[in-house]
Amino acid sequence: MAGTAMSARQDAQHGGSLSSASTSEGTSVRYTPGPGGRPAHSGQPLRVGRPLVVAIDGPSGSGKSSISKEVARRLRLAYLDTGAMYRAVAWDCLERGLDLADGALVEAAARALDLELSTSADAERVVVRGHDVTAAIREPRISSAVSAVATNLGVRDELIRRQRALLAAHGRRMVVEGRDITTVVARDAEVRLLLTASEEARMRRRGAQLGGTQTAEQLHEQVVARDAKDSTVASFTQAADGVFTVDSSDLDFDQTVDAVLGVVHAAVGGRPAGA
Ligand SMILES: Nc1ncnc2c1ncn2[C@@H]1O[C@H](COP(=O)(O)OP(=O)(O)OP(=O)(O)O)[C@@H](O)[C@H]1O
Ligand SMILES: Nc1ccn([C@@H]2O[C@H](COP(=O)(O)O)[C@@H](O)[C@H]2O)c(=O)n1
Repeated sequence: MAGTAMSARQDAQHGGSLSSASTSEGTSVRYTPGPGGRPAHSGQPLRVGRPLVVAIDGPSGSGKSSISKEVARRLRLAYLDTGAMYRAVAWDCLERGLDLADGALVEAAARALDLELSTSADAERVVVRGHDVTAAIREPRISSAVSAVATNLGVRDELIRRQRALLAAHGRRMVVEGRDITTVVARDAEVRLLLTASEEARMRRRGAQLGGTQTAEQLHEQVVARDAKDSTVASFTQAADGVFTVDSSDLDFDQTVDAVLGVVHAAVGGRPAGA
């Protein structure tokens, strides 16, 4: 990835700027909005006819799903929410009354899972054994149970296999987000990015997303405690070698999309289709 090319780069047409700082901990990207807050990147297809995998990892509530969807729309790429796959396995196990501590049983459930998942950023749809579970898998009870499933290495093996098959089926033109995409699922992605935000910002955003229905303790459980459990099997708090970091704590939604698009452009050359 062309990380160094990004250093103190000013977008000539629009004015937003990205600068990068490389330390022994990786490359962090700092984004400064253009005059009047105008976005630097409206987004257009890139590398048409060639692979373009944008791999995005990050902790809970950092904005992976919402930002990835918007980036996929702008670049006209497919979109894969790998967390939805782990949530679907958790839903299936709970629905069937399986003991989540029974590793062999949970792995078998994942391998046999009849799962239909939309790969369009505009159509969220998750169907398990014919049941539409799109909304059900987002419920706090699933957020609380999902780490027990995701820390099962047999489950991970099966879901990683399915994720790679989906990438191949889309000609490797996809934004893929989760916890182990930059480090395991798509280590060879054209663009690899860690999206972070402070714990405070992430809990605040998740609280607002759930309509203020959760107590501070519940939010802590669903965001911070879940990250701690998930960290035992995936590395998403520090960027791996060659992975850019975007910290969205002080950026609003549009600025974060713009910053991520800036990283994509810098990494793959930035020539839009037909340019
Ligand atoms: N930069 C931002 N500024 C303000 N709100 C944001 C920003 N990025 C995301 N959000 C909002 O924060 C909430 C959480 O984002 P999102 O669900 O995308 O996080 P996530 O990383 O996918 O979380 P999880 O891994 O727990 O599913 C959403 O309501 C989203 O719209
Ligand atoms: N690549 C991934 C993605 C997700 N997980 C696990 O799924 C849970 C739900 O993910 P969300 O992004 O929808 O919050 C998450 O807490 C992890 O347990 C994973 O392990 N690897």
